[in-house]
Amino acid sequence: MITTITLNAAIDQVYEVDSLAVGGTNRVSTIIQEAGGKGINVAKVLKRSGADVTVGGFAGGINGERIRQLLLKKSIPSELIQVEGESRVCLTVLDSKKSKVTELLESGPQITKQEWQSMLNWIEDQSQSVKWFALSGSLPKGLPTTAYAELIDIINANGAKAILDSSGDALQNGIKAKPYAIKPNEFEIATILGKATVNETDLLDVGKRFVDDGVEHVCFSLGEKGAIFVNQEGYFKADAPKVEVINTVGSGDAFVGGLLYGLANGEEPLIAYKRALACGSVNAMYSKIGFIDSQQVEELMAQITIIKL
Ligand SMILES: Nc1ncnc2c1ncn2[C@@H]1O[C@H](COP(=O)(O)OP(=O)(O)OP(=O)(O)O)[C@@H](O)[C@H]1O
Ligand SMILES: O=P(O)(O)OC[C@@]1(O)O[C@H](CO)[C@@H](O)[C@@H]1O
Repeated sequence: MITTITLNAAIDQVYEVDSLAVGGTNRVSTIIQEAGGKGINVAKVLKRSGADVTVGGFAGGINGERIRQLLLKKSIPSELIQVEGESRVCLTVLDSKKSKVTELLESGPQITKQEWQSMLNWIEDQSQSVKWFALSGSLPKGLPTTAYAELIDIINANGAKAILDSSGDALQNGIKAKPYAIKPNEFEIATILGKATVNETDLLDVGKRFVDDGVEHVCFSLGEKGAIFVNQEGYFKADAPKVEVINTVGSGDAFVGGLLYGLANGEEPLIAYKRALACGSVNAMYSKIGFIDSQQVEELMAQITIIKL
């Protein structure tokens, strides 16, 4: 059993337009509406991989109700804590002609101290029986930047394992609590290091530092360039498989879903890493966010070579 946490759940709306005219009138040719936010996307990928997964986090208002309905439609059990505020809508606009993706992300509800306490109590309860957690996405207003660190402390104390995928101070503070794995992208790691960009040496150095500090798997996702992995055995690198890209939004979440599926099912780390890459790349082949086809994942896994650096 795996639980994914989305503190800032969303209705993910994808609009496909022929050619996006900023400042003009745009007719939408295709609409996709799904439950989203990073942890929910991880759950969708896990569900499609055949895992037993539950969704946790916060949801409120009419949008919160819709998120619950959309999860129900996918037969994904949710235990989202009801909050006073309104959950957000995140809009992705796909420009078919230019193959460009534009994202408009609302900031989400304000979480009260009481609501946060309910989450801490719920995690304490869950991590008595669930052994694997994904903690993903931005923090809604009202939560301290130590929010993920607090959750990881509870999960670790109960002998469970957490994979953290966030950004900024929430990620930096979360890492200090020693999650089992992390998945920053280049931009997220550059922000932590206070640099505009990062090169391979930066990634290897900071990855080694995180592993020495107690993170078991440091997974840097590098978009179409693939990924770099650092663990106690050393440094590993793999190119992403070449695919026909439609929408890369959610590829990071699919990567986390693949990684979590592999590790939770006892796969060797290098196999789980291949699964993570393949899930990320399959997600990029579809308009839907957080979508994979298991057979395509297996096919892409067979094409991936991981080299030890
Ligand atoms: N253009 C692409 N072609 C092939 N594979 C891709 C492409 N973009 C992403 N991927 C796959 O998805 C994985 C994760 O992508 P990426 O590093 O962009 O995640 P991310 O920045 O966290 O994404 P998001 O925040 O939108 O979910 C990559 O490691 C790769 O395997
Ligand atoms: O604001 P966050 O939580 O960082 O990101 C939210 C989001 O862009 O991430 C997912 C794609 O990774 C989408 O489902 C969602 O809209």
